[in-house]
Amino acid sequence: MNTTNSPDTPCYPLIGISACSQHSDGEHPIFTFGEKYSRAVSEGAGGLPVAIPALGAGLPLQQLVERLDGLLLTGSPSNIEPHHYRDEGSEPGTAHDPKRDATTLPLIRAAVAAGVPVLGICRGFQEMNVAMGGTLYQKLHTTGRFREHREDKTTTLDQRYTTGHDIRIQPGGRLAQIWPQSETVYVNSLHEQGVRDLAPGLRVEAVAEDGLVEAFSLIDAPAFTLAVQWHPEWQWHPCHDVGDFPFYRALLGAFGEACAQRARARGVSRQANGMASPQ
Ligand SMILES: N[C@@H](CCC(=O)NCCCC(=O)O)C(=O)O
Repeated sequence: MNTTNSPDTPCYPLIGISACSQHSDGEHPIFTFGEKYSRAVSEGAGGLPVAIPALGAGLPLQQLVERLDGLLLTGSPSNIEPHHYRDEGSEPGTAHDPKRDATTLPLIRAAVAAGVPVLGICRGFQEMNVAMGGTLYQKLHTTGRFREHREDKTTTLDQRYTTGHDIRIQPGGRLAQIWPQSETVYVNSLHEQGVRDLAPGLRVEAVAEDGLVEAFSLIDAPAFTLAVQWHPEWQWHPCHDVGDFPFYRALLGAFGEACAQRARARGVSRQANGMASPQ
């Protein structure tokens, strides 16, 4: 990213990154996301990353989405509370993050309606389905219908984020446009939950060999709206020599281009109103 300011400095799209709610030192409530997500936004999508704290109803959503050029929904070990998709309670001890749910679910609906490009990753993928009215399997491995989609926690981080399974990209969709090179692609897999019923208005973009939905888009969304169950942001993990994943780069690149388009459009309309272009 060019960090100098001159009249020729490009206008980087402002991309919000959803944060989780946690406690630092067990006492202070904090909002967090991994550095790899920030780098995926700045280096992969060419955007200016900004944190979206999990403030729930305390966030003026309409004002927020009007300022954003993109929204990246991160992964998280925590699971969406099942009442959001009309299911019974989860097993005792399941990690949840009600503050994040209260933020991301309405934020997704507001962003889609405002034409903000959205990319959902893993928990973010599941949030997009739930926000639009879909449901989840709480534990894929207990259904007897699917292969193992969880990571092997006894292996190294590199192994966990490079081991997975093939997906099949559906012809004619958004993902096939982004990645026309091959219909089958190998992706990582680190989740226990998955799509049960796809929300109305969503289109399957990729499936695993066992039939599980691995990617979807919104059919009538005014802007780029894609969600993936795997972790393309691994490409930008700062602490590891992760190698090169052209498929992951292509995904973030396409998202970044959609965000840049929105930034340009917002700049044009500001000039038309006699306002300065966004910096
Ligand atoms: N908890 C959900 C979603 C899994 C997920 O998003 N994992 C991410 C792990 C941390 C990271 O890489 O950001 C499930 O288990 O299905």
